Amino acid sequence: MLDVRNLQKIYTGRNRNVEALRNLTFHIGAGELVCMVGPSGCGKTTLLKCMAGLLTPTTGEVSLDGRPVAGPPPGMAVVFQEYGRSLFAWMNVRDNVALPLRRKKLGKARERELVDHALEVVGLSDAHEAYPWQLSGGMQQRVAIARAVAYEPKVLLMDEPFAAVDAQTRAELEDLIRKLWRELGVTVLFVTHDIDEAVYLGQRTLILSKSPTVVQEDLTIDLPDERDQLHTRSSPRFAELRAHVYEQIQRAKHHNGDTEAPPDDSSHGLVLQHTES
Ligand SMILES: Nc1ncnc2c1ncn2[C@@H]1O[C@H](COP(=O)(O)OP(=O)(O)OP(=O)(O)O)[C@@H](O)[C@H]1O
Repeated sequence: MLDVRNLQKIYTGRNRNVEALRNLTFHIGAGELVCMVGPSGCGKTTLLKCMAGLLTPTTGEVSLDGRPVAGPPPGMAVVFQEYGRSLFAWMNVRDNVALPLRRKKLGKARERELVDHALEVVGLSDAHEAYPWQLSGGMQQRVAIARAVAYEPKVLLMDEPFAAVDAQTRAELEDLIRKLWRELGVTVLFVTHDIDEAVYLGQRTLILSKSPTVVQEDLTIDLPDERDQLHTRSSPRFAELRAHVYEQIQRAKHHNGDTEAPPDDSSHGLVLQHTES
């Protein structure tokens, strides 16, 4: 489905070059929900932009269903952290959600159907005539998610989409993403700073090293498929996985593509599964 092979990105400037990504290789299968965490500034946004065809890698390749990504591929949608900047203040909710569909030239009736469905699944049917500035932060992020859903993507890339919302809204939006993933069968790569979120949401967690960045660990999240905020987060396995990811991130702060990984003493007898790439 989605393959990242030996991806390197060097930003070249007049006075200095920044090697944001060193050598990233991983695979995401169709219908998977994969989370990605790493130290601040390790290149998560750079990676997502390369995957979305918004930035050209220096070397290496991203491919979707075997085809190299050389520009924004059809069938891929991206949700960014800054919902305030991705919604147009002068357009109501319905028009904001419908905007990317204009390119598809589907006809008015089909467009209306997709927008209505997307607003319904994110719980915003009643707010379709409101303007973004009349909505809370959590509602605005729901509009951004509805816009991605209406587009009917095969792949959804999410770049810290809940970083700016409060904890309660965040928990609701996490459950919304799991619901959409299960109902729509979409493939999701979800970038987050939040260790609990990285464990709660996905089937796998990719842990990145600091910059120049490599994949430090590809961890299988072996929590039951049925998850809820109360029981899953208070389960012993959740606590074990959370502690492991936390320790790996501490380790990642000292490890990058230039250094040998420091000894890994973080599993403390835990049984962990890793995904081969
Ligand atoms: N346009 C740019 N020009 C030069 N350097 C850049 C540019 N964009 C990002 N960088 C550098 O690349 C590195 C990775 O940045 P990036 O924003 O991808 O990291 P991130 O993991 O998403 O950060 P954060 O965790 O803070 O959101 C950083 O050192 C950053 O300064």
